Amino acid sequence: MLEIAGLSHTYANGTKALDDVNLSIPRGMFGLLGPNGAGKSTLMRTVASLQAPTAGSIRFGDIDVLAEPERLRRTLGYLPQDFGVYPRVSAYAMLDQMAVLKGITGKADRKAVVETLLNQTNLWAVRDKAIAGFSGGMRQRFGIAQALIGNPELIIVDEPTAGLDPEERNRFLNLLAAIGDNVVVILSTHIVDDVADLCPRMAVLAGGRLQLEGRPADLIASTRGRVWRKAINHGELADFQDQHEVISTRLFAGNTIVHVLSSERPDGFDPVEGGLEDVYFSTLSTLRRAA
Ligand SMILES: Nc1ncnc2c1ncn2[C@@H]1O[C@H](COP(=O)(O)OP(=O)(O)OP(=O)(O)O)[C@@H](O)[C@H]1O
Repeated sequence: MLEIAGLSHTYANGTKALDDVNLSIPRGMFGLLGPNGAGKSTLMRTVASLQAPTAGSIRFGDIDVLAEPERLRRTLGYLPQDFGVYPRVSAYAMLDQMAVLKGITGKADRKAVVETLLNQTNLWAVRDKAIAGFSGGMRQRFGIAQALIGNPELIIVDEPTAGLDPEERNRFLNLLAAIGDNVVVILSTHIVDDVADLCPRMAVLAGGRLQLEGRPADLIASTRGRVWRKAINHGELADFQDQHEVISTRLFAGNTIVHVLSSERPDGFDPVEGGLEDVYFSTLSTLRRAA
């Protein structure tokens, strides 16, 4: 169990990226959803002990993460949003090197770990190729391979599917799903479908604050009977936004489909079986109106 209590962080330039975040994350896949600038990466880096918060505490099992970062790092697998530099060395050599850094010093042990991970992430065929030449999807799978070295009990993946094509995204999500229920996996993302597809528990972070937390199915149930849709001309949108609580708009076959939140059926609207997108966008829209 990961326990985050009263976590706040203000950067040197005065940006308050986290504002009193309290969160308990059990074993299994946990989705942390939020728009750009919500504070997700700040939270992930702080939990990964890569930066210190202004206030608050983090515990993972019996580890006090802020006081004992080395203990945490021994059991952490982290896939950052961006590695920055991709080396010209082969995937095999790089994983081997990283396994040494994780303390797997026996040659035979390391060979077994590296080969298993390359197979598991479907990179065996390209193991001798330089990572610098990998596609986005291959890089992310390599990212998971390195995060899994040493059987971590806490795995953090920060916006892993951004920029992947649908086939690679699917492959990647299947890889995450196979990690298992015995470890805590935090998937930070702004892609609602990633959470809907994978996570039995989730939270929404926006403006540095936790806005919502629970099981996707329960959160979806809470909007039941309150989401309505209508196809309109794009020119009518401003009027609709004045008259209704519009939670999302999307284009379909050239029409604009609006979803609105209302306890009663508005004139000319059809009911929608709400989904996680409606939950997420209604949370963000409520916040925007309050701002
Ligand atoms: N090193 C920094 N110095 C100052 N402000 C920062 C720094 N890093 C992040 N921020 C600011 O803190 C806020 C939260 O950023 P963060 O990267 O944690 O959000 P995010 O949810 O991960 O967003 P994104 O999806 O865009 O990565 C933003 O306003 C961002 O501009």
